[in-house]
Amino acid sequence: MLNCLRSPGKMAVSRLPFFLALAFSSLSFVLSHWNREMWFQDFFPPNMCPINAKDNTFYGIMFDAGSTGTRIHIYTFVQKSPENLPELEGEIFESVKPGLSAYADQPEKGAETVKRLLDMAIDAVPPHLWKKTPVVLKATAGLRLLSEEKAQSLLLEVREVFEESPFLVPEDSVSIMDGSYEGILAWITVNFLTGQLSGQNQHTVGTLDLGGASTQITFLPRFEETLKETPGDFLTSFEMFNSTYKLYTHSYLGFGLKAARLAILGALNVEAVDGQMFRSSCLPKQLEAEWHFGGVKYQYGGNKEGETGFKPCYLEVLKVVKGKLHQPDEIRGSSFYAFSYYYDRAVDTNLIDYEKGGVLEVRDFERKAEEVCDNMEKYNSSSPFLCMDLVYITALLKEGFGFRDNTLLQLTKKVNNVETSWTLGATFHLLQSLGITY
Ligand SMILES: Nc1ncnc2c1ncn2[C@@H]1O[C@H](COP(=O)(O)OP(=O)(O)O)[C@@H](O)[C@H]1O
Ligand SMILES: [Ca+2]
Repeated sequence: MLNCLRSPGKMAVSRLPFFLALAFSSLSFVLSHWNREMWFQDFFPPNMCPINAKDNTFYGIMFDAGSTGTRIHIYTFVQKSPENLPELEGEIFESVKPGLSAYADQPEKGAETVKRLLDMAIDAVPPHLWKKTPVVLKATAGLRLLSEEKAQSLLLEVREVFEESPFLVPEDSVSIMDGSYEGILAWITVNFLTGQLSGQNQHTVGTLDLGGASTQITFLPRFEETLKETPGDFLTSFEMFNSTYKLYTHSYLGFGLKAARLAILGALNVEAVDGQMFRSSCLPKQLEAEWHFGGVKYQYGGNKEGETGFKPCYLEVLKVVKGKLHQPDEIRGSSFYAFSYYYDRAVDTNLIDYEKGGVLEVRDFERKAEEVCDNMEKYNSSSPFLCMDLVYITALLKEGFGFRDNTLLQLTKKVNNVETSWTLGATFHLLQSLGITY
């Protein structure tokens, strides 16, 4: 509320204690005069300052168009007093499957799935705030893997849905997100939610995201050595909350869990897959089935005659992982937050609780992989890919990134009821780009 605020010079910019109530105000905010005006004019043009001063809520809508599903995050922020900056009050979250890339040949149908989710925002956001509520969709690896033409038609259809909605549609509101942003924004989310971005003693945590089609690793290097040894394109400076973070981040396209299944089966980037049968020692011997991913149908099965089980499977998986990823020495001894498919597979195999998450060592994934792969018949009620997925996760962590057996992983889905997704970081970034600087 520009004209509900004090004059720019009096803006509160102090570092207040961080409350786990997710207070923006606890973070160090320095707002430049110009930026602040831009920001508040976009959201609350001078003649539209809410009549009721207590009616100080505003919203941000962020879509995550992932390779396996599309999700809407509706964040609510509250400006409790003019001196303090807005607080994140809560999140409404919903998702649909499959993801947009499954509609590569039916872009209108794909956009329809986005529209259905956006209808939720119509109910969630009060009508008088629709025009001030920005809506943005960022697509990740699923769309990165499509042809430019198909990806663009999907994005165009979605853009139309946004234009027809009553919300604020910023420029570039529908796009494919750069992989490095995916890692950085997830890192921002996790470290914001865990209170690591406030105060002087910041002990930030690294993040590991394992999607369907790509995987990200992000951390703040502590040692000069790491900066020296790391290729330039793995390091990105990022400004947020009035600090500049020089992060190590990389997104490996094709290394998401589902893309890895195809790579292990030898089906990734294969031209004609019709009628072809892809076999693996990581699958139950007698299995023969079909699988749809990214709009393509694959036929796959077990090694009917050959070997099956942990050892042969590990060797198979190693071929798609070993020597393919950069291994920063520094991470060997640190602990990381891990989510998405790391979390899902840990839940599926009772390594952690679905609600609470938990702390695991890298070797816990390996032990579970051995147990599942060497007893596939016992696990045939769950996904036929369970053994392959667990072996891939183990190999990715150990042989890919170079983590130690005893590296600790904090498996987390939500912190204080907010999803540990890059979308919150992206919403902060959106608010910043609309004129607010943290
Ligand atoms: N809001 C969310 N919070 C946490 N995990 C999520 C969320 N949305 C999706 N995931 C997880 O992301 C994984 C799927 O990755 P996805 O985003 O579809 O692929 P990609 O990132 O490669 O495009 C699954 O493990 C799913 O549970
Ligand atoms: Ca994702």
